Amino acid sequence: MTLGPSPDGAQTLPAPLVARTVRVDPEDLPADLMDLLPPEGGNAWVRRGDGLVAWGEVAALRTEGEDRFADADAAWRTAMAHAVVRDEVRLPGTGPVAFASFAFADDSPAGGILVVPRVVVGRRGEDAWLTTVDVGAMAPAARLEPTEPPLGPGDVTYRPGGLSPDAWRSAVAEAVAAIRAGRLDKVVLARDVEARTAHPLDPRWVLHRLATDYPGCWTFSVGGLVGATPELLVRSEKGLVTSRVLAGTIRRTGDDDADLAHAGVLAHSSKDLEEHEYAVASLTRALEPFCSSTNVPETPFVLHLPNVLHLATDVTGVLGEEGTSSLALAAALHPTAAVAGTPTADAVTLLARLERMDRGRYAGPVGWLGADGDGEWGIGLRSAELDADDQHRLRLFAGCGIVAASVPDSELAESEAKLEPMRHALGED
Ligand SMILES: C=C(O[C@H]1C=CC=C(C(=O)O)[C@@H]1O)C(=O)O
Repeated sequence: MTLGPSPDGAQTLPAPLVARTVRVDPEDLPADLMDLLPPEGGNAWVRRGDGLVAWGEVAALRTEGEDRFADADAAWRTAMAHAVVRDEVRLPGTGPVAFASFAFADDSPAGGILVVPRVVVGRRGEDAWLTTVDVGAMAPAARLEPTEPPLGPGDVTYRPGGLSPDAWRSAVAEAVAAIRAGRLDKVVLARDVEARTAHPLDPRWVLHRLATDYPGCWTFSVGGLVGATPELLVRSEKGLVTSRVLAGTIRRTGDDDADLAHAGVLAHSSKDLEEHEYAVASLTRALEPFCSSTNVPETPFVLHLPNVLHLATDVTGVLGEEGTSSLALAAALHPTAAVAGTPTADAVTLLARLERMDRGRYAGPVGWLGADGDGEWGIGLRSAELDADDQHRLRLFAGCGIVAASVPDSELAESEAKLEPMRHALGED
C-alpha cells in the first residue's frame, strides 16, 4: 500500500500499525537469511549471517528533494506514536522496522523510499525473531521455510553508462587540475556501467552471492538498490553511535604476501592518508554537535576485503540529545567526503558537472529504522540499481576519491576493482 500526501501535504503512513515480535529458535532459520526471501525480492540488511530480512509491504512512501530524509523520519515517527506493538524480544531490530534508501543528490528524481514490511525475520547471535505487521489488526502468522532457490541471470553484457572509461579518465584529470589550481581539496568521482542479463534477474541471486563473498560488509536490498557496502554511515543503538569511515584504497592481487606488503604501503601512502583524513574530518565535524563525547582514533587501520584494501577509521560517540533518530543522524552526516569531497558544496557541484549521470541512490544512505529511532545506515556503495521496468537491466556504480596526487589510470583501475563485487555477484561460477 503506497500512500499519498495528507491534506497538509505531508507524507503519512497508515495507522495504527499493529506489530508483534515473537522469539524463534535460531536453529529453525537457514544459515543464509536471504534464503527466506520470496522470488520477487524484499528487503535485507545482513552482515556475518546476522541482521534482518523482510518481505511484503504494509506501507511505503516516497519523498523528494532536500527534505527527503526529514519527511520520511517525520512520517515514521508519527506512525510509531500511534502504533500498537507487542515485542517479546526487545532487541535492536525487533518490533516494527522500516527499510529506507535515499538519493545521493538533493535534486535527484530518485528521492527517498521508505518501506514498512509485513514480515521481518531477524537474527543477532543466539537470538532470533519474527515480526509481523498489519494495519488496524494483528497480522496472521508467517512462514519461516526457505523459498525455492533463485535461478542465475545467465550471460551478462556490460556497456558504459554516462561516460566511457576514456571519458571518465579525462574527468579525473580535470578534477586533479581543479584541485591543483586550489579550487577544492578532494572530490569523489563515480561512474556507472549498464548490465544486461540474459534471464530476468532474481535479486536473491546477487544477494546470496554478495552475503557469501563479502561477509564483513553489510549486504542490503531496499527498493531495488542492492549491494554489499563496507562503509557504515551510522549505527545508533541505545545512545551509542558508531560509524566506519573508509577512504584510501589499493587493489588486492590475490597473493597474500604481496597484499600484506600492499597493506603496509597503503598505511603509509600520503595520498591515501590525505584522502582518508578528509573523510574522517567531514564525518566527525557533522557528528560532534549531536554527541556529548566522541572517540576518533588518530590513525586508520587497513580493512581487508576480498577485492580491495581500504584505510578505515571506526568513530564512536555518545548521543547527547534524546530523540535524535538514526535517520536524522544519517541525514546530517550525508554526504561525507568519502562520497562527495572537501569542501562539500564545491565537490558536489564539480562531481555533478563531471560525472554526467544521476547517481540515483548509489552513495546515499541505505538501511533500517526501528520504532525507537535507533537503526543502521550504510552508504550505498558496491551496489547496483535494478531497473523497475525491465528485469534484465541494472546499473552498477563505483567511485574514487580524487586528490592532488591522483593518477587517472590508477583511479580507473580502482573503480574496476570496486565494481568487482557486483560483477561477480552477477556471475554463475
Ligand atoms: C565511492 C566509493 O568508495 C569510497 C569508499 C571507500 C574508499 C574510497 C576511495 O578510496 O576512493 C571511496 O571514498 C565506491 O566504492 O563507489
